[in-house]
Amino acid sequence: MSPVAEIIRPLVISGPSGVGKSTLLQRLFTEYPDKFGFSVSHTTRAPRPGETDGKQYYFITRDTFKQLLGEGAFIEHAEFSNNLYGTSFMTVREISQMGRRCILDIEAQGVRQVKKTNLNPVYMFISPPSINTLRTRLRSRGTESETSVAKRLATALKEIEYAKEGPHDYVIVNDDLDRAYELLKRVALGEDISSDSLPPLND
Ligand SMILES: Nc1ncnc2c1ncn2[C@@H]1O[C@H](COP(=O)(O)OP(=O)(O)OP(=O)(O)O)[C@@H](O)[C@H]1O
Repeated sequence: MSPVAEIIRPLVISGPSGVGKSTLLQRLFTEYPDKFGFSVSHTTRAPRPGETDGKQYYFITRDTFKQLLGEGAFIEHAEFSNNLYGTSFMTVREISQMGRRCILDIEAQGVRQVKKTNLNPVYMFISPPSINTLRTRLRSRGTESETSVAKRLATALKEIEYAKEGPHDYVIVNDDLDRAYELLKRVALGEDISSDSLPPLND
C-alpha cells in the first residue's frame, strides 16, 4: 500500500435502509466535491428511476457477481432483499490512491466482514429516531412496495440490535437532518464527536 493510502482511514457508514444515508452523503459530496470518494458497490438489484450505472452502483447480473466473488474481488458482500451487494477491493484502492477519504455505505453483514479484514476503517452507524419514523420514511420515499417495506423494517431491527453490541465508533441519530449532517461532517473531516443513544426497539 502507498503511504497516502495508509494515512487516510476509510469511513464506513451503515444503518437501516431508509434512514437517510444517501441523503446525508449527497450533502457531504456536494459541500466537499474533492475530499471524499464514494466506494460504488456492485449490485444485482435493478436500478431505481434516476440511478446511473457506475454512480450509485455498478449494476451487474447475478452470474457476473458470482464470477467476481469467485475471483476474490470483494472486501465484503451480502444478500439483501434477494439482491447481492458487494464492495470491491479495486474501488477502495483507487479512491485511496487519489488521496481522497474513501466512504463505504454497507450494512451489518458487511460491517462484520470488514472487521475481519485489514482495512481498519472508522465505523459510523446512522440510526432512525424510532422504527415508526423509519417506516414513514420508507413509505414516503415511494420506491418500495409494502412487502419490501416490511422486509427492510425487519432487517432494520437486526441492524439496530447489532449496533447495540457496540461495534461502531460513532452513532448518529438522524432525527433533525441538519444536526445529523453537522455531526457526520465532523467525523468525515476527522474530528471526534460524542455518539447519540440508540432508540428502543419496541415502538
Ligand atoms: N432527517 C430526516 N428527516 C426526514 N426525512 C428524512 C431525513 N433524512 C432522510 N429523510 C428522507 O427519508 C427517505 C430515505 O432516505 P435515503 O434514501 O437517503 O435513505 P438510505 O438510508 O440511503 O436508504 P437505502 O439504504 O435504502 O438507499 C428519503 O425520502 C429522505 O428524503
